[in-house]
Amino acid sequence: MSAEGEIIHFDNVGLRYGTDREVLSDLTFTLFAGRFYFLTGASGAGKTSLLKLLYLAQRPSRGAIRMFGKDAITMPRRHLPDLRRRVGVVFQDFRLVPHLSAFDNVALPLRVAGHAEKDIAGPVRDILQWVGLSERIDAVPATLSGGEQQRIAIARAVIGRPAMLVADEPTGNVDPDMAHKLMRLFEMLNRQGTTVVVATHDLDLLRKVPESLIMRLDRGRLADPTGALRYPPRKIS
Ligand SMILES: Nc1ncnc2c1ncn2[C@@H]1O[C@H](COP(=O)(O)OP(=O)(O)OP(=O)(O)O)[C@@H](O)[C@H]1O
Repeated sequence: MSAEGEIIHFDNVGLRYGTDREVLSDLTFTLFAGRFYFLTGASGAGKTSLLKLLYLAQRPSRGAIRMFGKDAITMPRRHLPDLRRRVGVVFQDFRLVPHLSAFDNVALPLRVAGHAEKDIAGPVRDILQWVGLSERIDAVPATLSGGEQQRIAIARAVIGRPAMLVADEPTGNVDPDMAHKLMRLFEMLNRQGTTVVVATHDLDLLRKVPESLIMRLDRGRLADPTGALRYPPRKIS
């Protein structure tokens, strides 16, 4: 049984790649619906690895993961796409399709999910307007700036109205002004009810979302066993 408002629960999860040492160990925490989480930690602490577990691109080596009330480890593989569709992902390197326009990149998840073309154009135009890119609707990624590509990636991640948005260093390639704007976009989404998880090693970013909860990884372990800490008042070292 999942607790009320719970989206994901990790119970004593560990991850190793191949036969190497564990890169994530003893992770026990719960993420709740509608919250805004930052995942911090030094380079190599395991942030990307933990995000991969959250969007089910990676299976843990041990432990249990409950997602949207379902056991994500033991469930038949054919059911995984249903769970994955409920999570939008913004990758560190965007992963836009190079030969597709901004419009077609954002439309992709709807087309893959089998939506009719007549139901696609409206939402795609709306979301491109929301991220401030109406004017670049026909542009291919190579002709867009890093910040513009990042916003296309965000639009694509949220077009299917996921319950949870996961973003890996979303401000890594943009200037402070754009970083601020991207955080405002994430906050707007969060206010509409989407649970947001942003991995970053930029501690200044944390201060931009005062309501956020902080999870800090230290060499693959949560730095505080309670998992999510409120910030402020707790200072992150
Ligand atoms: N596919 C892989 N195979 C083997 N080891 C990996 C793989 N991916 C990550 N690792 C290792 O796992 C550890 C955690 O890496 P991860 O990318 O999760 O950290 P991170 O906190 O996201 O780092 P960064 O901030 O530099 O992106 C590192 O020691 C890394 O070398």
